[in-house]
Amino acid sequence: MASSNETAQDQVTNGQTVINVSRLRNKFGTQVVHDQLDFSVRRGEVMGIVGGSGTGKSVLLRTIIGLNRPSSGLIEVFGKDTSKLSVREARALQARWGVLFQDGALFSSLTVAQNIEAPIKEHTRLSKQLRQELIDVKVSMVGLPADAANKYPSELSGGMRKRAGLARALALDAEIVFLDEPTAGLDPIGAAKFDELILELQATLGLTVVMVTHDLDSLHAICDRVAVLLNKKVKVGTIAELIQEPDPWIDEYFKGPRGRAAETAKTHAGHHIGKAAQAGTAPVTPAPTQKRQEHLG
Ligand SMILES: Nc1ncnc2c1ncn2[C@@H]1O[C@H](COP(=O)(O)OP(=O)(O)OP(=O)(O)O)[C@@H](O)[C@H]1O
Repeated sequence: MASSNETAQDQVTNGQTVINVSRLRNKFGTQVVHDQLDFSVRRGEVMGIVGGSGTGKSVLLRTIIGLNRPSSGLIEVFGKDTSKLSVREARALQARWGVLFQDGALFSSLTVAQNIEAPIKEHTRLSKQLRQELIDVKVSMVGLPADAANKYPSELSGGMRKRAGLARALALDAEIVFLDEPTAGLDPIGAAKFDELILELQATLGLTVVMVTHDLDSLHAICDRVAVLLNKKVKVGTIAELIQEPDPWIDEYFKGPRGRAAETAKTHAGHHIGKAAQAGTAPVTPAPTQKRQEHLG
């Protein structure tokens, strides 16, 4: 029988699974946060992660990217068992993903350009001039004005800081981006614009996006599937599938007043994104997937 490693590798080759989490257990002292949790993410999808406070959303992200060592279980990214990597292999894998955490996303003592340059310097031997060119591309890609590059994080608005953090997360042409509450602290318009940016980048670059969020509008506007952390495990599906689940938390979350309002607003989000593309302000994108068209209304 093929090892689980080979199986995941085959799936990646087939364009299927880029992250595979099996039988994950996370325990802090006597507190069990995840118990025999299974979770997988497909290439090119936007996966939302939701759940009540303390259900382990951030711990799940941190475990996948190797910042938290699980008590037991298997984590495979791009078909590689992350617990069995040499230092060199781990660094090579890390260069294939980017992370935007809610806080601490940027070094406050560095300019935006220096923040973006940090991972490029760490992982490549590009010349100063090429690094500068890459920085310029990334700044423009996330919709920041060119002069933002020389500013310090404290000189930017919250929305601009998120964009700068995203530019740094994508500095190395990441294939997966992990976002921890990316729209937290943004006003509704700023949050919708950030969602739009994520969707544009996902479509243009073929990014896989894994996003912890409490923002129901974001879930409806950009997520292909949603993972709900419940009772130390996870339920994954489209929102339409999840609301069929006989679970009181899911019911309250998606069918409560805020959930219903977000569902109504999704038509607006689609209109907004469609307009950006029509006006030529969005990057050239491949045809959206069927699922995404459904999201766009
Ligand atoms: N390093 C750690 N040591 C001990 N306990 C931890 C550690 N990291 C997380 N926890 C605990 O694990 C649980 C899950 O934490 P986590 O931050 O993942 O929750 P969350 O679902 O992201 O919550 P929120 O929505 O409130 O941010 C919490 O009870 C937290 O206190």
